[in-house]
Amino acid sequence: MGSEVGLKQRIARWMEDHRGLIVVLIVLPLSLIFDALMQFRHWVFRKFISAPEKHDERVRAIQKKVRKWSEQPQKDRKMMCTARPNWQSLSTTFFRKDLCHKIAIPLYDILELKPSHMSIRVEPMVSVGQATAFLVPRGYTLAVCLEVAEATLGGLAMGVGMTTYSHKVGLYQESIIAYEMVLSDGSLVRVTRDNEYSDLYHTLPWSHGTLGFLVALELQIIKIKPHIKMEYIPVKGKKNYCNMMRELSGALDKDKATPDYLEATIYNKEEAVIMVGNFSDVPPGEENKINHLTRWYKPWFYKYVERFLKKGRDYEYIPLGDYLLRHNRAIFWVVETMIPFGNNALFRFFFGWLLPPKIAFLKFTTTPGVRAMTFTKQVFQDIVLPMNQLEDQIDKSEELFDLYPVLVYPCRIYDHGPHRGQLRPPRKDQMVPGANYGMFNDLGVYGVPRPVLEKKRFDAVDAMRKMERFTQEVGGYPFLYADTFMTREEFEKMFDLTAYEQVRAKYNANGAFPHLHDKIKPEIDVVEVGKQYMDPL
Ligand SMILES: Cc1cc2nc3c(=O)[nH]c(=O)nc-3n(C[C@H](O)[C@H](O)[C@H](O)COP(=O)(O)OP(=O)(O)OC[C@H]3O[C@@H](n4cnc5c(N)ncnc54)[C@H](O)[C@@H]3O)c2cc1C
Ligand SMILES: NC(=O)C1=CN([C@@H]2O[C@H](COP(=O)(O)OP(=O)(O)OC[C@H]3O[C@@H](n4cnc5c(N)ncnc54)[C@H](OP(=O)(O)O)[C@@H]3O)[C@@H](O)[C@H]2O)C=CC1
Ligand SMILES: CC(C)=CCC[C@@H](C)[C@H]1CC[C@@]2(C)C3=C(CC[C@]12C)[C@@]1(C)CC[C@H](O)C(C)(C)[C@@H]1CC3
Repeated sequence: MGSEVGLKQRIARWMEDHRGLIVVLIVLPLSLIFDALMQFRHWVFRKFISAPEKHDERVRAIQKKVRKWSEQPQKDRKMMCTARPNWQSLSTTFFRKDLCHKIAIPLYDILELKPSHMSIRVEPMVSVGQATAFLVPRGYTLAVCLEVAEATLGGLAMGVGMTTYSHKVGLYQESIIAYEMVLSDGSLVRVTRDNEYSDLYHTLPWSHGTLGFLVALELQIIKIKPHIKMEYIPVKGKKNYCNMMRELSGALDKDKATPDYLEATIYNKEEAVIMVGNFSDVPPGEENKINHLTRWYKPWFYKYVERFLKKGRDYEYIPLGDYLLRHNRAIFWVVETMIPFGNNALFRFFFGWLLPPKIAFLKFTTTPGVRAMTFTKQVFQDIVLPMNQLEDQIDKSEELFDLYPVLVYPCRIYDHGPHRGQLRPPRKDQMVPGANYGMFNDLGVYGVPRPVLEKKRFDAVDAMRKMERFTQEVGGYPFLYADTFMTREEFEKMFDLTAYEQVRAKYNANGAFPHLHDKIKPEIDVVEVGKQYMDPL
């Protein structure tokens, strides 16, 4: 018995030490086959099933299913969720869809481009990749177009989205002109900021499908130029790079002209590279400064950017498609934890085209053991925090996780008035002077905390709960696709559920859809699993 446990541990240790090799020899080839099958499936759908003109008919079929559900006796009814399999979604939690009544939302089409309104009407399952491939050749992009091609426009609308353009327009929800929703009684409503459903308009973001089914949405688009002139600014000293981010994002002065795209990657407490991108044409004679940085043999983007810390300030022109997908090949810096030698030049040259593994494939193959291991030994968090406390965020992240790089995207958070949505109006000291928004930022923490790397004891639950406490105290919010560890009381202290509860009662969502907290909390007993994996292997 003892030797069996010893053997198991030795195998586990061996696999951990050689995980790069295992990923390259097994995971990547399988992911490639998986991707080819998905692409074929996609092609079949596009060729034979795609039919924007059938939108109304498809929505009527969904309404019929919901009506049928609502006519069942209450005691026989399970609460509803979409039938999209969990492994296809981007959340790290595995919500128990098997306990729900699943309603298929087979809506994958782009419905209408409206250049005169600078908007696009889409069905909810359209992916960011699909929308970008459609819009960019026509000279547009989504106002908030995040870098993860696999995310769906509907999933982002019911959750939360942000990107490096958000310091200009705010979260993804601010770029939504209208939601078309099927409510729990099967009725179809069009929801806008100012119509009779404005209460729904403000509570649908961050609701995670707990108020109704989304069947279409109209989104704001922006005009583009084919290239981004990207300036890389290395900055030494925490105070200096924090100040520069506040200044560049317009956090100090609402009338200051801001760059089109802005982000910072922090490599250690005292060193960061700030990236300032502007739509641009390439001036004659500067063609040699064009960088197609998503090509398979090119260095991973964050590694490439790190070089500017030594090289000094520089600029180049990046084709827009490459810019939007700059973090794709290394999934920000997540792939490094799977393939530590993945950025080696030889590896890139011969195998770079195998990257990145499909997120859906990684989720598809996540066994309960892997799930428990990743959530206790890795961190995947995006947290919206006030930018006037950027220094404290970095200190807190280092104190709890000691993990770099850390990502910073600035983002406006608008004051829509008290108790309108799940986010509270920013506090007075967080507001940009004279504006109706505060400047916040996404703090992206992805990877393996240093204690785990050094094979020391690490209490993931305790660290995350401390991070949540800090977030609540400064008036921030974690993205709810990631694991959260708050109790219902703590959750309600962080998010303002006043309007959400009213809307749930008014539109009969209680009993029809799970409560937000039940939908996003981890599906496993975090404390128990946490204890089990706290010690190094
Ligand atoms: C009509 C229809 C019905 C469908 N039905 C189903 C179904 O029932 N069930 C199901 O599971 N799936 C279904 N799908 C497939 C589902 O939509 C795909 O899984 C999803 O669309 C994958 O996106 P993609 O292949 O377009 O993305 P990708 O292959 O990632 O992207 C497509 C193209 O866009 C480019 N691109 C991607 N992202 C960006 C970016 N950010 N910037 C610039 N360029 C970018 C890529 O380089 C690529 O050329 C359906 C699809 C359609 C069209
Ligand atoms: N930079 C960014 O902005 C990033 C954001 N994210 C997050 O990823 C998620 C998006 O990923 P994606 O895989 O596309 O979405 P998901 O499938 O994860 O959906 C997100 C939530 O929206 C609900 N939802 C999806 N479609 C509908 C619909 N038609 N009607 C009602 N509810 C719906 C889902 O409910 P159900 O469980 O019932 O399907 C789920 O709770 C968001 O939560 C977003 O915050 C992730 C990465 C980056
Ligand atoms: C605001 C911004 C820039 C957001 C970017 C978020 C990405 C880095 C996140 C979104 C989904 C995400 C958490 C994911 C993962 C990595 C980080 C991702 C890609 C992975 C692939 C890590 C490995 C995990 O076992 C698992 C497969 C569950 C997840 C899936 C989602």
